[in-house]
Amino acid sequence: MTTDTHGDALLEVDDVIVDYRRGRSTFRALKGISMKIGAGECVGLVGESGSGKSTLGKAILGLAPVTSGTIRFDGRDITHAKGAERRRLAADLQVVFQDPYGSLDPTLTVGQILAEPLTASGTGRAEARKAVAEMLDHVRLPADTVTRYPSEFSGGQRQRVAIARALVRRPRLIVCDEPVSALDLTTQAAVIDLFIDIQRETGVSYLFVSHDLGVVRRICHRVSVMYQGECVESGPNETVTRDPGHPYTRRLLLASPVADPARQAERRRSWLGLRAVSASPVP
Ligand SMILES: Nc1ncnc2c1ncn2[C@@H]1O[C@H](COP(=O)(O)OP(=O)(O)OP(=O)(O)O)[C@@H](O)[C@H]1O
Repeated sequence: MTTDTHGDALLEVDDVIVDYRRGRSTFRALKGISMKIGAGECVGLVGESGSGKSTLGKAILGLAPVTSGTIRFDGRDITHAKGAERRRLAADLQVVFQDPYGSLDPTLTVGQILAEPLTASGTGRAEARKAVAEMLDHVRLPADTVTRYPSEFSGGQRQRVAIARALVRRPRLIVCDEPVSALDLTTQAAVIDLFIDIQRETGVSYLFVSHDLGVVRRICHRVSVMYQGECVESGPNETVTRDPGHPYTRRLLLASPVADPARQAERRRSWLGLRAVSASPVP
């Protein structure tokens, strides 16, 4: 299934299949996925554990083996980009991972962590220092953060550092792979607001991977739903997260927590009704 964007797509994924080797056999993790992300757009990718969300993110980043299909970035075929071509792409295409504890080198200061992608790509030290200060400001961290180490920060603050690191080369697309899943609910809300503000300020696009429909509802313009390596539904946020057409998406929606107890009770009633009428497996 294909999702449509208005205007030209920044990222275009066309009928992508990914097979992983498992001993002597192969496992098809993506079974022909197509999607588009426009400039300044946030597209959510939801689905239960193992549905293939991270694999699609990895395929875009060149970290998963693409058996067939095409991935285009700004019109260029990047499906099998490697080496120098992949390194050049890093200026435009970045990633924020789920684990704010494991994704930052504990032996470096935050200043060193943020400056490294710049100096490695030839930026002078003074210019890199200026860019680092600007990025810390973008992610609402104080200037003295540069001299401190990741271990001195909370999970939410570390995720802000990871976001600053992804932003420092001014990318056009960030693959956000469950970037708030490891955070408590209040911190999640603050980090999601930060993602929204950054998009408004910079026009960056996001592929926002999450198992939580409630999270993508808050931030995404459009949403694709994955189930067992396939995209079973995609469309505008409002439609997919509030009035889904596919039974699997309805299950995801009913499983995502809501703050209002009356709405939760209403959902529970409708969940029981849905279970009564859909005894067959999904989809
Ligand atoms: N390197 C690998 N080798 C073999 N199988 C893999 C590999 N990586 C992922 N898989 C399998 O591919 C399927 C999709 O995994 P993937 O991590 O993309 O799912 P996901 O939807 O992101 O799940 P989660 O939300 O738990 O991260 C799973 O069945 C997983 O076990």
